[in-house]
Amino acid sequence: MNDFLFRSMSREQKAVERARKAFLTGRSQSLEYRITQLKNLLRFIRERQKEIAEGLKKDLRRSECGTPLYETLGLENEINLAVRNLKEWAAPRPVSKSMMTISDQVYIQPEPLGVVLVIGAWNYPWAVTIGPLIGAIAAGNAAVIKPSEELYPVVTGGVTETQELLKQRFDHIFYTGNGTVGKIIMEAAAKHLTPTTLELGGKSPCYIDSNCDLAIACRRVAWGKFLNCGQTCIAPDYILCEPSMQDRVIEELKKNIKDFYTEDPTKCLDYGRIINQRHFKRLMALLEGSTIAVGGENNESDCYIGPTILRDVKPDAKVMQEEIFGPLLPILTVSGADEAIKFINQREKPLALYIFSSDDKLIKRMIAETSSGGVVANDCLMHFSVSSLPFGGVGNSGMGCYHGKHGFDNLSHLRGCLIKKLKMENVNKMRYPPHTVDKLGWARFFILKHVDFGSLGRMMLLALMVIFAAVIVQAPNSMEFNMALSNALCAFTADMAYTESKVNLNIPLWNEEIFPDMELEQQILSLPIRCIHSEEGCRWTAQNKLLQAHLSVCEFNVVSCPNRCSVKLLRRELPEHMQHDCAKRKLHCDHCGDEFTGEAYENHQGVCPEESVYCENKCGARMVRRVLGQHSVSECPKRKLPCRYCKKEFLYDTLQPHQQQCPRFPMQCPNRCGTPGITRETLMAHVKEGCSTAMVLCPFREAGCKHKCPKTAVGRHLEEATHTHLSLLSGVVNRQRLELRELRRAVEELSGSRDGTLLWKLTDFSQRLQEVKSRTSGSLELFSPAFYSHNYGYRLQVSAFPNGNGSGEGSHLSVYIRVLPGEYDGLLEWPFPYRVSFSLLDQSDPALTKPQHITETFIPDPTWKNFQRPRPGALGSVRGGCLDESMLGFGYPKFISHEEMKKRNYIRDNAIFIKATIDVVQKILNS
Ligand SMILES: NC(=O)c1ccc[n+]([C@@H]2O[C@H](COP(=O)([O-])OP(=O)(O)OC[C@H]3O[C@@H](n4cnc5c(N)ncnc54)[C@H](O)[C@@H]3O)[C@@H](O)[C@H]2O)c1
Ligand SMILES: CC(C)=CCC/C(C)=C/CC/C(C)=C/C=O
Repeated sequence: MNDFLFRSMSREQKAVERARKAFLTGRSQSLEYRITQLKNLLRFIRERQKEIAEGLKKDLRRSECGTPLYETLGLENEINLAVRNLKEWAAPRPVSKSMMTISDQVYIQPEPLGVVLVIGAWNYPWAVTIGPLIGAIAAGNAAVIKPSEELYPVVTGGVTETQELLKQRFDHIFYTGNGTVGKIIMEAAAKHLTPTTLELGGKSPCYIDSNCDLAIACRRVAWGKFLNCGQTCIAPDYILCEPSMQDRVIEELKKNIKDFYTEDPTKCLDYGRIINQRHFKRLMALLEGSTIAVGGENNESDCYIGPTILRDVKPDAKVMQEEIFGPLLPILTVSGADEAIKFINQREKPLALYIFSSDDKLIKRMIAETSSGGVVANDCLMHFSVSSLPFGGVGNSGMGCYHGKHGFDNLSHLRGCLIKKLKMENVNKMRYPPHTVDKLGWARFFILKHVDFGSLGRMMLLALMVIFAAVIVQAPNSMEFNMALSNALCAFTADMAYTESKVNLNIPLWNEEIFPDMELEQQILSLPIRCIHSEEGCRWTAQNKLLQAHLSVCEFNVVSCPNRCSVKLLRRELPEHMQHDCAKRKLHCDHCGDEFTGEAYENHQGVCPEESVYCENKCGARMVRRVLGQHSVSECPKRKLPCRYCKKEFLYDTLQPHQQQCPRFPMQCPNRCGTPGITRETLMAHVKEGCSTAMVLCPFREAGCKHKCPKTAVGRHLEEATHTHLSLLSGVVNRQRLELRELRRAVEELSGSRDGTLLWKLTDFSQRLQEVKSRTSGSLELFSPAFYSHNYGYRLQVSAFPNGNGSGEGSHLSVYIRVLPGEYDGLLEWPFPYRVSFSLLDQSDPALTKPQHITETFIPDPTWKNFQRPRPGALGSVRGGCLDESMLGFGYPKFISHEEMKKRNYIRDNAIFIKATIDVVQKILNS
């Protein structure tokens, strides 16, 4: 590939191209290489255990033990299994031969496919991504991995990137996720005829039979359903049971939910959360139309849905239309196992089927009469953890499988191999024209008779010899033919050498009887033959009867490892195997010198206390693993330590520089005031405000005290200067009173009218009247706001006595006007010269009746003291209550009687309106 072409490729194309290039170098084919890669993967998983668990805690609120228990321990087991058995899995697999192929090599050779694409899902992201990867590596493939974007959005990208990836050519696609995307994957795979494994989901039924221990059954169902908050591909989706059992099933499930997740699962570390709000909403919508028997609590902002059981659910309910994939458990009632089987078979084939029953016959019947990816009786989920079982779906729940050798086989091409010699034409003649009945007879024998090497006994050998003797008689007596037949016979004899099973006497022959012929037997046993392993390179030739003895030493014969490690191999490979590979071999660790079996040694590797290793903190130090722990905690310059002041973690060699700036570092006040607990970050504030030696101003500084002293001396100053402070404060009070008066005046000025008219509303009239009437003495004078006769004119004020005064006291409303000191008095003519009118307004509705206001007008008496120019400051004395004659108003003590006021609407809504008008045109000439 030229460099330019590579650079112009998309990220996805590059990844696939790199993997393919690596695959084509052939290095992934060597078993040693595969084992090293698997061991590296194992080390990675072990080393990153903590981060893996932390990630899932964030995403699914998985408890810390949940991830190792349900994901990574299984992966470790899968890797160990592959490492232990790889040689056997990858070896040629001899298959049964027919008489036609008796002297050929017939076997299956697993071979790598090429580049495998693994697409994972988010619910068990490690199990469903690394699990298939283990199979891919073991089978000698290169692989491109695409984990779910729910977990690693930045690193891997989402749908667009996956689809770009899918455009590339792969040799196998291993997809885990929902069926809708599964179809997209298959469509993309079809373009390149890429074989595809689809690990999908579905609604996995759970039948609880009336004949079973309900307490145990419900405990296992509750575990399998609510684990990972129900987001498990093989979680029981719904329960089928008889109507009479439903209440007990609910009670038992409820009990177990409480035992597992406490009364309040929101606080329980072992209870997870829904992956996101989209799925939260989807699940809440599924509840529609169903009856909640237990749970149902939820909180959208926390993606929380409590363990929930639904009762009497109907087959057409919303919750029964799709895979639930959440903590909702519907119960549907059926009349018994027959109806349950019918119910299951009417629906798509599920990924798992769970049957709880004590009746083995019923279990076997249900298995026989239904179909599902996997089936478990009397438990949930546990088939996933059995590496010898294939894990995968069927029909709508997927295709293909993995785990253990099944993953290896799924990601290998199982190549059929037949290796013949360009010899034995006399035997082969039967298939060449011209065809005859005789030849057909022989063909029938050779083709239809399969040789079961494992169960052939001496009797069979003898019988076959008889047949072959007949062939020899009929066939041309050539040396080649004799040799071929002899060798064919040797195959049987050799096989007998390691046959352990019982002799199978069911030998199919023509109708003729078999008579032992000792002489013929001797002849056959004396035939010269080659070793049955001549093809593989054994040069031995001798009489047939010596074959057994030879095979017991033949370098090419297949033997079982004497250590009983279960591996079978050529005798000549035995020393190498026993020295380097055998799981049960004895060997010594180079570092500690201890003796191990091969299997135990693999586990010992990487943990041997005497092995010399580099410090994991990358400080560069090297030491025996035994002292590594001590070094990491107390010597390593790159170890992490918390700062004793701010508690944040630092590398040991950056801790000191940090402490020179740490905001929580303890400091002393530069004034040496001795205050404890001052830190670098609080020092400035302390010196400015908190320090007892700092100079401060007297708290009465606002009142005018100028005293300044150390903070500690303030108390004494306050005691000594009480008089000074009091007189300063009384000055403040006086100043403020004057200011207040000024302000009030200014407000009145601004709010009063300046056109010679005052319209004054007196509210709460009846209360005010009542109040004065109930008094034994005194009267109540109310004052209007000040107003002006005209712009820059006389400043005036009206007052009213609701209960009258003077001659009107107790019977009348009295009204007066008063001239107040004004701003423009110096410019005006004196005495006050204008005609004044008072009106009490009739508040009747003018649309119904003509208002009859009460009006009185007078011309000011020029001799009246208050009509002379007022003295400045006169107002105060009036309001204060000491009558100053110059401030006496002029008006009507009997303006209107209380009786008269009731006759019309003078009082309305408990208020009266008094109007005063100054007739500036009608000026009274001062004579
Ligand atoms: N059989 C199993 O082993 C197994 C395991 C886990 C989950 N599941 C099933 O998976 C489902 C839940 O997972 P999910 O599908 O929500 O997971 P998901 O959303 O993580 O999708 C799965 C994968 O498909 C990819 N993808 C999504 N849309 C795509 C598109 N349009 N084109 C190409 N790729 C696309 C995603 O990037 C992801 O890697 C359930 O049905 C569950 O039963 C099955
Ligand atoms: C190891 C134990 C006790 C059980 C494993 C069962 C389990 C959690 C299976 C889930 C497997 C899985 C990847 C499901 C996919 O959704």
